[in-house]
Amino acid sequence: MRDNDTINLVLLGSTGSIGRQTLEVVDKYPERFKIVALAAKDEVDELKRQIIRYKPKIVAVDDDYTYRQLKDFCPAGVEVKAGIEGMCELASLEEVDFVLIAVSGAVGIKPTLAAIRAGKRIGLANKETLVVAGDIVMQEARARSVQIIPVDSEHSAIFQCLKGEEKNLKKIWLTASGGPFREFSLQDLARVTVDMALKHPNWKMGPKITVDSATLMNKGLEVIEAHHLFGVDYDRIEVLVHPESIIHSLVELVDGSFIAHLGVPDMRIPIQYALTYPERLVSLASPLDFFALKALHFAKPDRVKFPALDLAYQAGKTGGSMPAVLNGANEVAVGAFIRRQISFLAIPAIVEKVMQKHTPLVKPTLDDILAIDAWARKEAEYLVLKEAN
Ligand SMILES: NC(=O)C1=CN([C@@H]2O[C@H](COP(=O)(O)OP(=O)(O)OC[C@H]3O[C@@H](n4cnc5c(N)ncnc54)[C@H](OP(=O)(O)O)[C@@H]3O)[C@@H](O)[C@H]2O)C=CC1
Ligand SMILES: CC(=O)[C@@H](O)[C@H](O)COP(=O)(O)O
Ligand SMILES: [Mn+2]
Repeated sequence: MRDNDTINLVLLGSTGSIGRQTLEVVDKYPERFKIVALAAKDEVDELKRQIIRYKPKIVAVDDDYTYRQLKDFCPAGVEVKAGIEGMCELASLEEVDFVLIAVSGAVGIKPTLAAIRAGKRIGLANKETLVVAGDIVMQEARARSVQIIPVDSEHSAIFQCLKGEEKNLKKIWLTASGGPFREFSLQDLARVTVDMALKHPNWKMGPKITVDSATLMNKGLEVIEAHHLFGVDYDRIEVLVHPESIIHSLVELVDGSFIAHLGVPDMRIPIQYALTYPERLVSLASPLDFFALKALHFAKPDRVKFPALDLAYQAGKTGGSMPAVLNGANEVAVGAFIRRQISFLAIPAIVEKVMQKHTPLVKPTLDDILAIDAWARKEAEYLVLKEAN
């Protein structure tokens, strides 16, 4: 933080769901935050609006075509960069205090590592980074005493519940809405459409995570994310279906006490908490009205209808390079489902087949992981083609 208490912020994934909500928080507290850099993939129009409004000194986009469009648009004094290397440059700028990683997918790995290596404080929404490269990322963060503050709602909740109780932890209870198909039969699941899967009961999020919530892969990815963030073994992480998404997660302590974090389902709360931690400020979210809440419900996840959850546990417990395979295959399969190339049930089926073909490396390097990620994507693309024909 600077002398005048303004946080110089880099926002990677500024045009997405988390990115836009982060900018709402910035708008509420304009004296606290200065946007130094923004990055997105190719949503040029929204990025242009953001450049006009927040006047970053540097922006990054994914490909050369989008790069050229922005180069023509940006006033002198705004630098434009391209690709993952561009995002890494942004994440390590000297004057930056805080990097919020809100891109979707494993593309977040290198910028997160760049921010760690540059000693920046990090707000991490991007769960795929920890799923794929959690051992390496957490080890580097520990070695450099870099704080990674979780933004994902459940992990923000656990982070808060665990404060001062780390040594008393028995179990993490990760809550799951169960998604839009919680009560569907297997026959119903075989017929779900993309539009149905993109309607989450409680949260408005980007397409990839919304489909992951519907398959329960999101919860599986979050189990692996929790393992890395809090250093807890998989047999001490339990998934609890809670359809209202009011309890964002719980910790069970050795004496039988449970500490839960509750609130309305509004990502602006955990985003703001990460940005201002350890301070708490008034947020944009509406208050939780207990009198209007009729009841809170709980159930066991259905592991037969939603096999993605166990695939993730299996990948996490196997460790090494297996979570990278789970994630790479899932990113491809979800993309293909959204493009209407494969069915909903084909998503976990493809992930499982790619995992079965992989002999995991026990202690992969980053280069190993990136190569295996590429391999898993190729295998999944092949299965998508087979399924589509
Ligand atoms: N949305 C939510 O409520 C929550 C999200 N998360 C996690 O946060 C992350 C972001 O999710 P969400 O905001 O929903 O996703 P969105 O799809 O809404 O947004 C993704 C953002 O990442 C950018 N992006 C994607 N690929 C690249 C790339 N190759 N280079 C640069 N930028 C890229 C997109 O740019 P463009 O717009 O140009 O495509 C966009 O700005 C995910 O990992 C998700 O799991 C976690 C908890 C809750
Ligand atoms: C808001 C958030 O953190 C999402 O990850 C959310 O948890 C998705 O809901 P599910 O519980 O349905 O996966
Ligand atoms: Mn979550």
